[in-house]
Amino acid sequence: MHLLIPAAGRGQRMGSDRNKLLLPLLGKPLLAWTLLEAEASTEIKWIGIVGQSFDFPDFKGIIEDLNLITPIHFIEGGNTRQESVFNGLQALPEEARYVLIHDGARCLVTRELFDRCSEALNKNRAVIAGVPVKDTIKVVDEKGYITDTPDRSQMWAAQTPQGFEVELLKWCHRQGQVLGWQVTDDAALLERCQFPVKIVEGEETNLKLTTRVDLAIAQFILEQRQDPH
Ligand SMILES: Nc1ccn([C@@H]2O[C@H](COP(=O)(O)OP(=O)(O)OP(=O)(O)O)[C@@H](O)[C@H]2O)c(=O)n1
Ligand SMILES: C[C@](O)(CO)[C@H](O)COP(=O)(O)O
Repeated sequence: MHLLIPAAGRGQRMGSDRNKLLLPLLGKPLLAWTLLEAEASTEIKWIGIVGQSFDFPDFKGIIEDLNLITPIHFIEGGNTRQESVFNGLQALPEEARYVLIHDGARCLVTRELFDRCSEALNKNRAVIAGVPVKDTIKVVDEKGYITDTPDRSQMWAAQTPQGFEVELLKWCHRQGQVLGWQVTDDAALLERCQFPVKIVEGEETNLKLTTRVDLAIAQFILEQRQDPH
């Protein structure tokens, strides 16, 4: 399985002066935690990190410190996550038939979740990790008034990994470019192209580290994992 890691963001909501994936978490950069789980998965054999070129020296230092075996390639990201993934897709080796896209910011992902999503691609052309939402979701208009309350039993929070047949995802990304779609996850492109996307059970702990609060929560989760008692 080929893995693309979007890692070209700027961490604005984190209030970071650098790529938030370089911030420390229990002594390792966020990106390191993601890479260690990808390395430990049984299915991932190739990793492409999609980043800003000015971050590549730091990324290379992280990788050297981890002594990883899985081959890792660096790909220039874009101005949006969507563009970064598009660039990553163009850089995949010819033989790549399926790909997992996983946010570097979701550094609490487990090797089991990587493998569960990989295995789901044996029976589906597109899958995403997700978890049922716990809050009641409200649709709110531009004036701040609630316009709808969707049935919570049908509401899921999309996570990554998101996995796809490579040619299908490339086609949908090109459609998105032609039609000017701006989406926040890759599954949305397939949905708009009317292709089915299967939900795979995600992990409650697989949060996307977006704000400083998320860093504190992530530290707690990792400490619990390292010393459950
Ligand atoms: N142009 C971009 C923007 C985001 N990402 C990546 O997409 C993932 C999810 O994005 P997000 O959590 O929004 O990260 P940032 O864009 O860095 O955060 P912010 O929006 O707060 O700046 C992250 O791993 C981020 O590095 C990317 O590869 N290319
Ligand atoms: C892809 C994603 O993680 C699914 O929940 C999310 O959409 C990324 O959003 P971001 O604004 O790029 O962090």
